[in-house]
Amino acid sequence: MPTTPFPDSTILGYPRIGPRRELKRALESYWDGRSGLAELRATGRRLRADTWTDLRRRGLAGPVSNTFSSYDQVLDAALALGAVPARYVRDTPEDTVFAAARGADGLPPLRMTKWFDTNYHYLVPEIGPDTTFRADPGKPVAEVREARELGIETRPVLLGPVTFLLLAEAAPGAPDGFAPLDRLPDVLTAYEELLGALADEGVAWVQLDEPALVADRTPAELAATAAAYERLGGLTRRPALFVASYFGGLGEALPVLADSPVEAIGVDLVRGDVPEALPGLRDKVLVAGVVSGRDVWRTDPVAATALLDRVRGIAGQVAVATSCSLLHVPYDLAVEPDLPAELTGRLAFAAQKVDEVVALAAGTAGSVPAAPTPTRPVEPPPVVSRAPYAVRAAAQAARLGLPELPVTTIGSFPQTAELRTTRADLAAGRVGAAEYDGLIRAEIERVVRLQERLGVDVLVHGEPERNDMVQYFAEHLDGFAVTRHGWVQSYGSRCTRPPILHGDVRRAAPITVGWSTYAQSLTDRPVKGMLTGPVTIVAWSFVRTDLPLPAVVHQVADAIRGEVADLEAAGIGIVQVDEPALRELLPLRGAERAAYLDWAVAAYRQATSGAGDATQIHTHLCYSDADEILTAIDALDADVTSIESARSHGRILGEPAVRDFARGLGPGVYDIHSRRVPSTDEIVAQLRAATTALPTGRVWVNPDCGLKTRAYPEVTAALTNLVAAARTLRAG
Ligand SMILES: CN1c2c(nc(N)[nH]c2=O)NC[C@@H]1CNc1ccc(C(=O)N[C@@H](CCC(=O)N[C@@H](CCC(=O)N[C@@H](CCC(=O)O)C(=O)O)C(=O)O)C(=O)O)cc1
Ligand SMILES: N[C@@H](CCS)C(=O)O
Ligand SMILES: [Zn+2]
Repeated sequence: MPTTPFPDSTILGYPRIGPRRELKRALESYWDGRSGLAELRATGRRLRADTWTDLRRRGLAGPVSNTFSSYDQVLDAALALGAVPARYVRDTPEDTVFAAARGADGLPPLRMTKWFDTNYHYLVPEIGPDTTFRADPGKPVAEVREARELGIETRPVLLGPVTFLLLAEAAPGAPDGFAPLDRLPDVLTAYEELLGALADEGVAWVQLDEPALVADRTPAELAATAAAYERLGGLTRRPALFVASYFGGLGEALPVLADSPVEAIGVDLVRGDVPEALPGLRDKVLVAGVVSGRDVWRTDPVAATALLDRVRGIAGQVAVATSCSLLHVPYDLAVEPDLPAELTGRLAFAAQKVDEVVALAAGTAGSVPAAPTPTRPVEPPPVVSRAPYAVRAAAQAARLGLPELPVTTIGSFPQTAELRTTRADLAAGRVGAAEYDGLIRAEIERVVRLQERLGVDVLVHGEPERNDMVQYFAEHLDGFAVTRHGWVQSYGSRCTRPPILHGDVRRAAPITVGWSTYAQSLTDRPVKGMLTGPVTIVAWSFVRTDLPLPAVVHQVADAIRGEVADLEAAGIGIVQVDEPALRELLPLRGAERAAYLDWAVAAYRQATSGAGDATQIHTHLCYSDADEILTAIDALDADVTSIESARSHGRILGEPAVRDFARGLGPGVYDIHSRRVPSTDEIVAQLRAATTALPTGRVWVNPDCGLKTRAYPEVTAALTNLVAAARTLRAG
């Protein structure tokens, strides 16, 4: 076994989209046919080189490789194992990845879902009893060599075998009872080959990421973990193994890893507890994640040093590290001159977090300014209920007079290049506010007329004024700061700039009322007001940590409650309060879930329960497996819930909790993640399934999610078919 010591300072991963989203632009240019593969590869190479040289300049002892990805690290893992379904395989690795991630030649892409409790999305590998595994070490080996050309020795990162299989889903046609983890022995053979190739390359340490071990695991899964690392550890030709866990504590998986032959174990000391002193840890390296990779706050050096001192007593060697990859934070605070100075002093982005790791390892970390004291009430009010649903439903039916199977959309219409460019011009002062407002009004009118022409029943204004469904609200609420370049990858080439919730949240003035009432003034049909819910706003922001999350979310809920009241007072009869992140924040450990759902549901109800009986409250959820939280969704007490369903092939309709759902439900019938336009017949079939599972009077007709990432031709075609399908069913 190599005896190279583990470096005393390291990170588990780094952002890869580029400090100015260079990879995003290169990808989109390649996809649009404006540039070739050579340019795309050159951009990736440049970004990797810049990252490695910057990490060296900052004095980090343990830089990593194979954390770059041209789309997603889970899909890269499937490629490295030769396990990408054959239908997607193309001539180059990149084209194979893009076919699987985005669909190609009429094929729908792999399913995409949330990476644990983050706002990053991965592609779900499909593994069946017949999947063949063939190791392809090309990418990790190439990255190791590239870094060496710069004189930098790296630790390649691979997704671990247990997490890979636990994140995978059974391939279509797999027999009942088959689970991807059944294929562990075959996958391990491929891992053995990967490790062998890296050993041949002279790599001293390999990082195997096993975040799935911080969730509740069955005895069989723990036994599989033990068997996996017994086997990989027993190889004679391999680098030293560092198994990284993150996003929580290892719990019952800790003794499994401690008893295994791996040389290093990574623990998240920000979200997890200090590990117990197990005999198996005494001769291992403990990689102590004391610098949070999940937020933008500076690390308290006193607390971090105390943690490091505690773990020094239980392990053979302790290395200082980030709690997880820095993928989830922006690149560099130094390019944010507009942030208030008193806030900047409390912040650290990826570059600054690397500096913190280095300083903690050297014992030279300085002090951190304290957060200001809260000035707003931090105690949520008691949960209030609206009138019984039957009373509300009668009042709403009388007011709205909607047909059976009402057709609506989720809110956003395509964000055209003109909108995005003009918004960038507005920010840069090249365009004035009046000109920008004129463009938004024209876009709203276009969206309203289009929906009228297509025969949509409940209209939306299209959200053209929003850069993002969370950032837009943050820009209009006190207590938030927004960044200029703080992009964080959400999936593929798509990024968001999570706002920073650093103070007491207050709504100084109405935010959306002007745009919604303008849209309503253009039409006799009802226009839905469109708000983002409090749980989603906090989930997709970097939130202050001096207050508990339930207290912070209550301040946000209070602001949204005010906006609902103002929309209602302005005559808007339907208000949608989106909570797509409700599932995402669900704790990874079952024991913590009930408490979370209690405060999350209470926050939603605080935001919406002021609405009168005749005001119809909608909510919307997407991007995740809502089946697990159907009871909580019911408890939101919204009059209508739209939910992702097309992408998961209507699976949700089979859930008993859906059939018991007493209010309006819109299972999505158009997968907006795909450029593919569903035919009328397909939508009719999905609606028949919905009206078989639920009383027809409760079913709404809508897409899976907003249309902002799509283009007008496909949206127009899909909505035409949606309306035609609803009419077919109404005609019997
Ligand atoms: C529903 N989803 C969302 C999540 N999280 C959010 N915070 N918001 C969400 O909507 N999580 C789950 C999903 C994830 N889905 C998406 C979907 C789409 C995007 C996306 O399209 N992001 C855009 C960036 C959007 C944005 O803020 N744009 C700004 C900046 C405009 C801009 O960049 N201008 C250019 C010039 C014009 C140009 O070339 O386009 C410039 O400044 O250089 C804006 O519109 O004002 C993306 O492009 O990635 C993200 C997550
Ligand atoms: N109203 C938002 C929800 C996205 S989850 C939209 O339509 O884009
Ligand atoms: Zn959505």
